[in-house]
Amino acid sequence: MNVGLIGAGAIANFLLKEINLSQKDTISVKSVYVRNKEKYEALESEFGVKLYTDLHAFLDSEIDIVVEAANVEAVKTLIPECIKKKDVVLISVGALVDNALLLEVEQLAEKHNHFIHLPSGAIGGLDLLQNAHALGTVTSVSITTRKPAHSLIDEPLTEEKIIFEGKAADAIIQFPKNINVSIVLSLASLGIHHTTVRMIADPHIEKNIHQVEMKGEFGDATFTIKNNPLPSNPKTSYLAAMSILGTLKRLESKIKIG
Ligand SMILES: NC(=O)C1=CN([C@@H]2O[C@H](COP(=O)(O)OP(=O)(O)OC[C@H]3O[C@@H](n4cnc5c(N)ncnc54)[C@H](OP(=O)(O)O)[C@@H]3O)[C@@H](O)[C@H]2O)C=CC1
Ligand SMILES: O=C([O-])CC(=O)C(=O)O
Repeated sequence: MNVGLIGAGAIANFLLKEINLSQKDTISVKSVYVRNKEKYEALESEFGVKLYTDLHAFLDSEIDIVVEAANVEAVKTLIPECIKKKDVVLISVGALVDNALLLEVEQLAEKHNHFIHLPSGAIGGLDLLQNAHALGTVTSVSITTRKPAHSLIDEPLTEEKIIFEGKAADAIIQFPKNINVSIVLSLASLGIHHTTVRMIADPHIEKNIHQVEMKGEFGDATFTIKNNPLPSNPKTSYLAAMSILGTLKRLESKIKIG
């Protein structure tokens, strides 16, 4: 499977290193779409990829699937065009809080017979949640996210501070780089207006901690993860980057789990 990456930051570099330098399997990153070719030109020799600034040339290059590892704005502006030509994997899932965009990409995927894959990112439990919601009987979903204070706000803190309490629909607008996980949770079950989010800036921690609580006819479940951050971008959890690799590997596997 030949991959085309959008973005060349922390997650993209993890994927380039793990796929092109370490993996011994059939996945390979061939093309990278960037805004500024000069800034990223070293990637071509380091990882054997070709950089593109023209989206159509990127989509027509030797790739089978597009992986977005950029930001919510890039999803809005680039993915409708990508889905006409390729399957896509999105990590800036927060962009899909915009219902018009969600409908547009869903309809384009249908029309052009492509798939949109949303990795579970920095959380887990989405298999359980989707099964529990198969009859539409999940009644509440909430996520409490606790991150190092400097990842969330500029103000210096000596004690933890609740910086957001409300619904996923509003959380992602205020924190587009920090709470994409709430949107994948919403899409898996109750939607953006019924998924509750609490965000805490904590000056005493180094990990990105997410606690998800789900209730319904199935019973109730709690999922907690204490994520190690990606050193090159501590706002982003290591697992979020790994979850893209996991998604690509599962696409290739003949045995589908979950
Ligand atoms: N679902 C989840 O659980 C998680 C999702 N995320 C999402 O992943 C995104 C990427 O994370 P990370 O790699 O750590 O972020 P970085 O800030 O390290 O990298 C972002 C990269 O995207 C590039 N970029 C931005 N806009 C565009 C564009 N329009 N076209 C091409 N490239 C673009 C930037 O390039 P430039 O130098 O030009 O700015 C940069 O190379 C985050 O913004 C967040 O939305 C993150 C963590 C968890
Ligand atoms: O990486 C994380 O822990 C979560 C995150 O930033 C996001 O969901 O946007």
